[in-house]
Amino acid sequence: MFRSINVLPGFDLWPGALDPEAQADLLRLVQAAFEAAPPACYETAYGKAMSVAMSSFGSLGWTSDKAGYRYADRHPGTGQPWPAMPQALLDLWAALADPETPPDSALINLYRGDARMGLHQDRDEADPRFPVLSISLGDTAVFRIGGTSRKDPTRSLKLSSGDVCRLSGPARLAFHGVDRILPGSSGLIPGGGRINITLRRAASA
Ligand SMILES: O=C(O)CCC(=O)C(=O)O
Ligand SMILES: [Fe+2]
Repeated sequence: MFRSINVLPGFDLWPGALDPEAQADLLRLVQAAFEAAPPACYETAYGKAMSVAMSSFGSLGWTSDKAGYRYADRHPGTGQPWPAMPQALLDLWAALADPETPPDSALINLYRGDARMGLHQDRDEADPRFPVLSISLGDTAVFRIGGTSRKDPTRSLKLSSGDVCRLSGPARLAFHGVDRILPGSSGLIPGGGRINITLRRAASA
């Protein structure tokens, strides 16, 4: 499980880190989270709704509205705390990201149809010394990653169900995004599509 490929300095990929059984277990946890904390396509400060629907596990969840991006301790629709962080995600983070400081946020991204995510940096966390650990489930994504300047050259790679990747060190603030999802590339998610979970330490430790 713990064999990685160093794709770029600070960007590591563990292909197939989660076996089919672990993927199905995680999908069930996500489905339960979606019941309690329904995924929503948030609006951005630019007034446009994102094509990716989002929810979260953990004490903090990433949200967005006209006022901008932020971490919130409650689901904006239900007003309830986010579903608890599953033990399997805590264990994965301890093994591949940081054995000492647990993650306090797991953003769940749901890509259906032609949902995509534009090139961006993850910079709403208090301390970028903690990595971002990303898990892919369901249909394959065409993922793009470049450098810390928007103008830097980018490369693209496919992320398949069960793959885990990590942005840390020199790649922690690298621009990245998802160009598209390859429909029908996995049978894991009923109705198709892709789920991505990003584990983070959002508050300072
Ligand atoms: O879906 C992905 O693979 C990337 C998600 C992402 O970049 C994010 O949630 O910040
Ligand atoms: Fe990101």
